[in-house]
Amino acid sequence: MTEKIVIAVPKGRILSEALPLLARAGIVPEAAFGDEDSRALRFATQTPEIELIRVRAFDVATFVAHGAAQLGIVGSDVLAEFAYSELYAPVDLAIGHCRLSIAEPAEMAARDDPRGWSHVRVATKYPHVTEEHFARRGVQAECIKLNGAMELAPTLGLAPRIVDLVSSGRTLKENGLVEVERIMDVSSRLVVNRAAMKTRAGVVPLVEAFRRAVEA
Ligand SMILES: Nc1ncnc2c1ncn2[C@@H]1O[C@H](COP(=O)(O)OP(=O)(O)OP(=O)(O)O)[C@@H](O)[C@H]1O
Ligand SMILES: O=P(O)(O)OC[C@H]1O[C@H](OP(=O)(O)OP(=O)(O)O)[C@H](O)[C@@H]1O
Repeated sequence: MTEKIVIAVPKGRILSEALPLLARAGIVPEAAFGDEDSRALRFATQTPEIELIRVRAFDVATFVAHGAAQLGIVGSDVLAEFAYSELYAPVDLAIGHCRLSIAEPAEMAARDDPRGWSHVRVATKYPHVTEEHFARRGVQAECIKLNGAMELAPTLGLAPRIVDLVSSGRTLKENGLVEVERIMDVSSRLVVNRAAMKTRAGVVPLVEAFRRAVEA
């Protein structure tokens, strides 16, 4: 029996946007896949040689980079943070649109001048992207790594600034923060394990199916 092609899909907010895209690419998973309450992690599809796994957004890149999954759907924020050389990201899936930005309390922003920064302390889930961004303009960034709820850091004195994803801006607003600088625009990408692309029949046609699904 040939080994199945495994596609890693993030649970959470991208899942609902990914389902119609998967369908347009001809990949129809069993019903439990779209059910956030299901505790299953591996799911069959109507195509016998393709199965899906549902993992955390940051772990999609890890599964695909190590060849445990051959393809995956992952935010460009995650790709920028990890920069895995084993990952090829051939298709912008045009879902999961947001931006990675620097934010700080509104009252601080009113008297702050980013041009005057020489050293900043920042709470973020993205320490590498943050350090690189600041280093490019000669600012040293001291990052406090958090995995969520970055918006709490300024009011609780953990760090005066945060680097986090922003979409509607509602989370920042409800926590008294304002966006002071955009670091990068984010969307989800199809990622492929480079070795699998060369050695596993069926991977390249899937990439083409996703490309057509985005254009449809
Ligand atoms: N507000 C948003 N709008 C649009 N896309 C977003 C938004 N927030 C996150 N994303 C995208 O979705 C991906 C997953 O984000 P999500 O918030 O679901 O992860 P998470 O809840 O932090 O994950 P986990 O619980 O696994 O740590 C991000 O990497 C990003 O590409
Ligand atoms: O600008 P907004 O539309 O408010 O979106 C921004 C929020 O979305 C993401 O978190 P998410 O809601 O995915 O929850 P998380 O804390 O689990 O990452 C991000 O980390 C922000 O907190």
